[in-house]
Amino acid sequence: MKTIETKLAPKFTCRGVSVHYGEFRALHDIDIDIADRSVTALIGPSGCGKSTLLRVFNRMNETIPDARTRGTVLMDGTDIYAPSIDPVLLRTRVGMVFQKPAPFPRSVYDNVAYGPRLHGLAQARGELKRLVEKSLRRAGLWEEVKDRLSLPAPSLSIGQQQRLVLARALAIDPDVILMDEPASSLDPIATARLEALIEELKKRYCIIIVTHSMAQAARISDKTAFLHKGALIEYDQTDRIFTNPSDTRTQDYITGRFG
Ligand SMILES: Nc1ncnc2c1ncn2[C@@H]1O[C@H](COP(=O)(O)OP(=O)(O)OP(=O)(O)O)[C@@H](O)[C@H]1O
Repeated sequence: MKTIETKLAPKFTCRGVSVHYGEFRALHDIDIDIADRSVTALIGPSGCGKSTLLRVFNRMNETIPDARTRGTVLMDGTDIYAPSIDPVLLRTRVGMVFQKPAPFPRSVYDNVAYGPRLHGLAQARGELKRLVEKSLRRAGLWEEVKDRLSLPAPSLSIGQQQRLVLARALAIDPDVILMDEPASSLDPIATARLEALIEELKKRYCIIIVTHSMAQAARISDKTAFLHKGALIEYDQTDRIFTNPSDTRTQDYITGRFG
């Protein structure tokens, strides 16, 4: 009988990934496969290497003086650390949303149009307008700002600014969205909105999110990776990790007993 392959190839395959900052080894020997169209949460105690691992996926660690990344990172089977890969172009495929929303001190429109203009993604003005609208819609912000596109972006609420920077990332048509504690400066309502949005976005994108909130990881992620002192201790379906962690360090961390 013919076998039907139902398993999708991973979006990212990391093998033996280590990151050093000078002499300090922040991540060691990480092997991880990340699925497309899913949410992967990176959790673990402060300083365990979550943000460092997140930055591995778009080579952002290279922007840090003294940082060195070793190992293999394949995205759709291509080695993203190969000399032929331009990290700036890579970052158009792998967008990033940071902890604190930091829109440019320009209009709402110009914030979203920035990436497409820089990378020549929309030639005609009408095309650019449509792309800005599409990105703002996808980020769940269009209805709130459609009559105020010339408003300075910093005058939006923090929750709106976070969705604006998400729209800015979406405007360059990435495959992957990296999020570093995107809800840490949001109130519960803005957090719930962002989580609903992530649930929607994962139908199209590979989303990797660093979070300190166990409840958030449990709510939104399909898989969870638990890091400890730069090592990947456990990586599995989120419901399994939260109901039956196989490592006592994971268990202590998710139950708040971590010392
Ligand atoms: N630019 C840097 N230079 C030197 N060391 C760094 C740098 N960035 C991070 N580190 C160190 O690498 C380790 C991992 O840092 P990282 O920010 O990845 O951890 P994290 O798990 O995201 O922490 P947190 O939850 O507190 O944000 C930490 O010990 C940190 O001090």
